Amino acid sequence: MEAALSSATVPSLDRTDFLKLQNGSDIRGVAVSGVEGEPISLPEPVTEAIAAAFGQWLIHKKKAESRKLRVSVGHDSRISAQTLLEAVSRGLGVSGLDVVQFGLASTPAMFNSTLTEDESFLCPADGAIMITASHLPYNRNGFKFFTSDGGLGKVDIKDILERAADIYKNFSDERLRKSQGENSSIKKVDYMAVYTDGLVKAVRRAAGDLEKPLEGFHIVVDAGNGAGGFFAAKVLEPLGAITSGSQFLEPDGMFPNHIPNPEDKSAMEAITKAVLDNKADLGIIFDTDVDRSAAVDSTGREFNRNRLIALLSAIVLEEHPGTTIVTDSVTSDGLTLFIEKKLGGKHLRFKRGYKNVIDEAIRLNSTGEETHLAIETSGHGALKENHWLDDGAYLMVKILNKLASARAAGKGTGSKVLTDLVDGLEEPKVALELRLKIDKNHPDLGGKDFREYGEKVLQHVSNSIETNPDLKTAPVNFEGIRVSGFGGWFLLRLSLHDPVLPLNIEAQSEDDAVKLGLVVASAVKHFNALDTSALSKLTHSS
Ligand SMILES: O=P(O)(O)OC[C@H]1O[C@H](O)[C@H](O)[C@@H](O)[C@@H]1O
Repeated sequence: MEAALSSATVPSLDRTDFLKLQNGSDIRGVAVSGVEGEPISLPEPVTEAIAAAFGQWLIHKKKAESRKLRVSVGHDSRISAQTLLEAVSRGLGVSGLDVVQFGLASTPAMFNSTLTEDESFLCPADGAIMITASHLPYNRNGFKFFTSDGGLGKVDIKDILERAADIYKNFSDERLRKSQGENSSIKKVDYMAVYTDGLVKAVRRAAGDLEKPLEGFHIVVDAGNGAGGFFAAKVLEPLGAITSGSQFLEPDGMFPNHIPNPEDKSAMEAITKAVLDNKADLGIIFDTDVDRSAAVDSTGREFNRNRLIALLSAIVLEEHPGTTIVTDSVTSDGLTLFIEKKLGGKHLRFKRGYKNVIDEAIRLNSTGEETHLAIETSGHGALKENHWLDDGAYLMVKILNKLASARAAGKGTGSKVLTDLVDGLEEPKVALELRLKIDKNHPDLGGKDFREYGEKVLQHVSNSIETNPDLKTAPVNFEGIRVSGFGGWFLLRLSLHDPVLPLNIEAQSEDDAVKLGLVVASAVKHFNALDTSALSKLTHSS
């Protein structure tokens, strides 16, 4: 197949429009029209330019003028996937790269394709692109990029968007558009077969090379109609597990059942119900592109957020005693106690953002501090043994290994072995997150960036805490302000992407949560650009 650019009209866009598409280390935009107030920001020509820019960036990075590079491209279940896949393929062709299309795939599988050595699957790919907007609504879409060094970071994404804006300018020249991409090939392979085979082998290996180490286990999967449906038939069943009662495995980009997001309450309720209704041993749930996951035990107890981290920490610290577990900033005090006192490890509570957490773990290892797990409460988790790739499916493989080896050791079936591992984890009675919006257009911002305003709020809260004898600022903290008091704590910080100050509160009672809320409410009351209605609702609830 030959790549030729689309004949879609090229709307006039400049560099700022392109830079707006950056969302941390991802690119995100609106790909489907029809939602009021959300015009399309990722039309085909823009997508072509972004893919062409990635191609240029990759050639530069690999210093590969003499060798033809190939890029693997996959997508999740979104309704815009096919259109964007074709546009990405054309764009890569513009930069003279060969394209290997994987079809429906998971984000971690895309990274994996840059590591796999198997020419029959056209691997390793020099670079990979995943078309996804994770758990966002159906009209959005976006891109994640990988090389064998891992996912691209913020600096590289900005570089790509700047290159894309320049390339885009030339797209209005019809001649140029027609003459490009003629020498590139587009091929299709079923890479997910290689990837899932790797997961199956990992569990078999951990169980002493048993062919069906999960025989007798009943495990239900909820893929939320995202890309994770493969896990039931391609991973669990070959390992011998029964998967009846699994739900929402079929890809459907309108996500008709629930948001595929283990952080979402209704999603967790759906998988819990499936476990209980089917009397299953375990439930597993993925986000849309399978880089995040969570589980539910046979009694309906959720392994997500702090509990998922506790479970994985217990597994990893058995294998690597005393090492450091790196997490995001909103993890609980109970988790620190559990990791340090019960498990004998070290807890580094770093910043929010999976890339931040992973990069910190890699940095720690390079300084000689051993760490094997970087994990967020969002369900993003990466292991050193798995190339620091945040892979929701691999996290679940670690849990399955535990089930399989317990059974092989004659310790019976069921998920009790997992539940026992988190025994002793202290959990707060109340845990909440309020997201306080900053009105970017409010006169108090004086036309300046909302981040500057947010920093001012944080500084003010910090000053006001110093004089309060009931409160103590956390001695080590990497973002925002974390304060202990009234038997709990709060963390107020700037969102990674949005004009929002997320406020996390954990306490042993509603009353104590309200007391912590009142501390923040009183400190921010003169900041008129901050929407404190959620806070008022909390503080008036008592
Ligand atoms: O800072 P926030 O707005 O709470 O968002 C933070 C979250 O943003 C994205 O979803 C990232 O994928 C997560 O890794 C991160 O935790």
